[in-house]
Amino acid sequence: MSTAARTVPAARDTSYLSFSEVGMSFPDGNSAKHILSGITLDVRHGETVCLLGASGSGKSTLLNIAAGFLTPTTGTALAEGRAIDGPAADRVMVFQEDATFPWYTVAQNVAYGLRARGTDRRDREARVAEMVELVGLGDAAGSYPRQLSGGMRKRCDMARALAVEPEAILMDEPFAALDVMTKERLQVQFRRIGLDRGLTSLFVTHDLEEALFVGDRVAVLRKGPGPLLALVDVPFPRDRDVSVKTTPEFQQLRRRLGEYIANNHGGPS
Ligand SMILES: Nc1ncnc2c1ncn2[C@@H]1O[C@H](COP(=O)(O)OP(=O)(O)OP(=O)(O)O)[C@@H](O)[C@H]1O
Repeated sequence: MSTAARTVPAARDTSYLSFSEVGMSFPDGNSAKHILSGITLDVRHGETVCLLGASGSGKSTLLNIAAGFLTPTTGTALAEGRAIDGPAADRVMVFQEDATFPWYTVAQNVAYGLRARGTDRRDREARVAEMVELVGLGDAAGSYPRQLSGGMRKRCDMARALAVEPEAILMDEPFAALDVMTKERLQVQFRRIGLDRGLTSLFVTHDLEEALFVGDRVAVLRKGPGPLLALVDVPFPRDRDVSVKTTPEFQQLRRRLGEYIANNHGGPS
């Protein structure tokens, strides 16, 4: 590992998010479509939990419950020990689709949330400068989104989300539309920023390698309502290097996750 000399604290033992027996059904004509049922999962302060599962297994639904955009039909969803009853500034979402405003520069986009909450100009400018540097967009602060690559726009989204100093970042397949190399660079950057800032994250992805690289744990959702198929501890160092992806342990775990999803039955969770 090239960065092995760094000391990275373990995720704390306390939970930021707690889902307990969460179920979610949507109205479907005269009946109901049951998507989630009996989901129990804690996301500890400072850790990244990835959500994997077949298409339609309810990954985005669970993320939307964490964000406060949806209320579970059954069970409880808590953030910092309190029932989630709507969106809150300490939980921000990053989507797959571009969320940059085309008429604002990178710096103005990053400043958006700070302006909305009335942060004064000096603090705002300092925070924006720090965030654009953090995501490696220092040279592009004055550029408009149309002048940026897809990967740069995604970094702008991340900087905007992080600028308001949330406790948690909720990622909905954020890198899915990017090419392989860009995606890998952003995974590395996301992981580094998360560790450096002690960020808590729930991260939805379809990509098994991405889940194992960015996650401290991986929760696999069942297709058809029911408890998690599996909850896997990722056994690699917290401060990991992309070279971990080529190790036999990584590939073996990747295969195991793939089998859980393909067969829709998991291991011990
Ligand atoms: N607001 C809603 N009203 C009705 N049905 C919904 C609503 N939101 C989600 N669903 C349904 O719930 C199911 C799960 O959707 P969800 O997007 O959570 O799954 P997912 O695992 O994230 O899927 P994918 O991997 O394809 O993005 C889908 O069948 C979807 O149509």
